[in-house]
Amino acid sequence: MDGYSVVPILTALIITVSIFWYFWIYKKPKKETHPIPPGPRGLPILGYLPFLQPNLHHQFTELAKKYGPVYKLWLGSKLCVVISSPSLIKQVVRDQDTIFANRDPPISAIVLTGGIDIVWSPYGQYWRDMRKLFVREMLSSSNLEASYVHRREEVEKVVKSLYTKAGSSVDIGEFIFATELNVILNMLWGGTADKKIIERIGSEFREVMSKLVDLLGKPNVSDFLPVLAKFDVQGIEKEAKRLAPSFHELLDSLISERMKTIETGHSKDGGRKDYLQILLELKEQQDSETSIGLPQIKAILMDIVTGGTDTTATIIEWVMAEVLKNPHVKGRVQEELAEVVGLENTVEESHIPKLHYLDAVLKETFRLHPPIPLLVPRRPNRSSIIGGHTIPKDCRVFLNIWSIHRDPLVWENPCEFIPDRFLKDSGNFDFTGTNFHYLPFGSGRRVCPGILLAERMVRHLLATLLHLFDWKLPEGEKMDLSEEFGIVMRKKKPLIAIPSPRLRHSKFA
Ligand code: HEM
Repeated sequence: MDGYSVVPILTALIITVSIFWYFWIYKKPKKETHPIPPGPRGLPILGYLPFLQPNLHHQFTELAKKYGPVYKLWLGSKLCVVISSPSLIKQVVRDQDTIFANRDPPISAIVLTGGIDIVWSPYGQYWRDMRKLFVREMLSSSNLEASYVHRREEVEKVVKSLYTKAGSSVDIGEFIFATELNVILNMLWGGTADKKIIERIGSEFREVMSKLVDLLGKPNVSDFLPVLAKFDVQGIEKEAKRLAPSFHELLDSLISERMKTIETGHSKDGGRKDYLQILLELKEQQDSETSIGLPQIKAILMDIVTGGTDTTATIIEWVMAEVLKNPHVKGRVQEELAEVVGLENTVEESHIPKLHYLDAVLKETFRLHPPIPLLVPRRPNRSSIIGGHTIPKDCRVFLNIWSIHRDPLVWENPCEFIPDRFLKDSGNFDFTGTNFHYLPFGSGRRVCPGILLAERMVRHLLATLLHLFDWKLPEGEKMDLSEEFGIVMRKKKPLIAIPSPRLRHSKFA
């Protein structure tokens, strides 16, 4: 081979190599500049599912120490992202709220509600209409004011019943749950129903609901491995299908009983319409913008009954537990009550704004024991960037407020019960979700719409329990503040306490 024949070959080679080099350097797909978050490895197919521990909020907090404030884990084929810093949560619920306002309902929720209630319906016009209806028609301040008569009646019943139980053990959570359920049922019915029917429906509701709430809180393998969904390995779907008809029957009887009395029934709220009546009338207005059908009425009722009872009863149980554990706190609450309410009087809702220390005790309890520690998970409707990481569309996003509420970078002595921290700076901490260090009711478009009602239900009852009674633990019992994770985070060991009357009032005799 002579020199002339080598040149074209070499030239061709150089050109080819140059083209490859050019494409390699400049045209190769760019490395993802925003990687998906780091996270623990799991097993093939199952991901991290086999390693989940019962107290998910504790485990998620521990993992954040290793992987940072935004990390991922695969649960089966579902990519989950856990976020646990105030600045990143702000990016989710404020800066990119419309992307993250979707939900990811578990199979059990779909079976129970059909996914058409406010909690589980996807972000969009339907959800907006349902939520607006709920907030505007039912939770307006005039409606809340008018329904005080029912809350007060139930609180009086509680007091009378506790006087008869003086000196004996009371399961606080169970007792308060029954009370809050009655409050809700009476608000729905405007107090027109036969008390016996309320009692019957109430006790059946209690039984079905506690099972439902447990079911909703259980991680379900079928949610994470859709290929296994048809086998329903844990039997969760089967159990939800078994319970759903009983729940629907109870809602049906709630509605039909109200319809019977709608013509003749006189509300105790000075002729004001009760909640169920408002909903039933909207059902009749077929052409109106807000007209709804029976399935929507039942979905809203489900949210009110489930959202309004377990959460409020649970936080009261936690407050009572903290107050009993900290006698100096109990002393200060009772001093304040004596000063504001007076030893001859019973608590009224009008006293509440003046009970600043009780407010601080409640807020501190919400900080340490938020009833919904991971909020209700979100599902982004498109990929987005949070904290420099790509959060892929349709993953499940957990916002770990439990860990933020105990973050030493945010709170001094974070694990100690110190209500005074909320006295100094009370204006900075409300429940509306604008302070990203403190989010017991969530934040953004999906923030809890029941805050005002919850506050009224909790504060009045709590103040009454502490004003009229002294409480102590049964002999030999030690206070145990262990938590049990679920859709609502309850006290692991139910609080049993013994009431003794501090003050006697003739009206409760
Ligand atoms: C102590 C009492 C309560 C607590 C701690 C609480 C907490 C929460 C939380 C954390 C969320 C999720 C927020 C988010 O994803 O950002 C939520 C949603 C919701 N809550 Fe509450 N809640 C309470 C009482 C109530 C009451 C009394 C009602 C109604 C009667 C209610 C109805 C709802 C509804 C309908 C939603 C779904 C909102 C939506 O997805 O648009 N809650 N709640």
